[in-house]
Amino acid sequence: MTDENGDIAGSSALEATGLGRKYRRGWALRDVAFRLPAGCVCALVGPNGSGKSTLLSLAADLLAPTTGILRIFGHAPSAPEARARIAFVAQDKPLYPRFTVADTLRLGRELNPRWDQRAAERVVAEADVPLAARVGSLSGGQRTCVALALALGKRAELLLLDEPMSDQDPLRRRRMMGALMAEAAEHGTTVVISTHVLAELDGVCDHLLLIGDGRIRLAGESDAIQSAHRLITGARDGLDPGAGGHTVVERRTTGRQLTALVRSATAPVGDGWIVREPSLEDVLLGYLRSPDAPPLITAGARASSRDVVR
Ligand SMILES: Nc1ncnc2c1ncn2[C@@H]1O[C@H](COP(=O)(O)OP(=O)(O)OP(=O)(O)O)[C@@H](O)[C@H]1O
Repeated sequence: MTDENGDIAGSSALEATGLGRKYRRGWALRDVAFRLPAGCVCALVGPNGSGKSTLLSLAADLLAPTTGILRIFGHAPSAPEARARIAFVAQDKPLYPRFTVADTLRLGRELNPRWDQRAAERVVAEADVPLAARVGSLSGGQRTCVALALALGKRAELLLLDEPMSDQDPLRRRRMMGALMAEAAEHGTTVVISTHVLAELDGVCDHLLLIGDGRIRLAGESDAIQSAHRLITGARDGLDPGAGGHTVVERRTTGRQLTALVRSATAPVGDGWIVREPSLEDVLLGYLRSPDAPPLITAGARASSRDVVR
């Protein structure tokens, strides 16, 4: 079924138009517009204080927008149709400290009609968290695993995860990410995961959302974003990385050598450059180091303009 724009109805898990949120001290998000297709695993990246948690809290209906619209599978975040389909793991992971892990999962089962005990138990087993332990006696990383188990047990269609791996040791981080991605692939779950660990994104996230200072800077398919850039290196003197009319996202010099991240699917015009495709981490670091570089939103990540509200 398609709507008047020819979009497949319900194919966006998340869509924002003109979205803004102002706190007492100022805007945390401004003019945010993007769409995230259902079934994607999306990394939400940005410097501290850039608005990631605010965006996730808006999607989880813990905050109301100051401007604009956010839709979860076509519904307002407060609508029962949206609330039933999302699970949110917040940074502070609120859980009942007196409950055992088993009690916590039992509560999850009672509150969620689609509860998947096997998926929830798999997460706590993966993390070696004993079911009989009280939540209050667990380490921060173990509590995170219980919060993730609750989110996966809910069998939500959209998982919103706010830095879920930040307190996991490197081995457990890999195991938990693996378990999470396996669950998402098996059930077609859409995942939005905020993180500062850029090195772990390659091959894990098929979509990317980079926020800077409350605005979208990159949005779209990771492959498309990566292949739209080139990392070029050459002698510092006499070469201009923007000579071919390309947007230069970032340039750095080391001794006599110049390295630049340019937005181009082809090499810059001119001899003397070594050109290679950057990793996703190279691209993200380039944008993080250059807050004034122009934003890039791929065609697939553009919100439909009919809903724009300012
Ligand atoms: N409850 C609040 N009251 C006032 N200002 C807030 C509140 N929550 C967030 N902010 C401000 O909004 C901005 C965005 O904060 P947010 O927590 O969304 O950023 P973030 O990208 O998640 O940061 P981090 O990576 O540090 O978790 C910051 O300037 C922050 O100080």
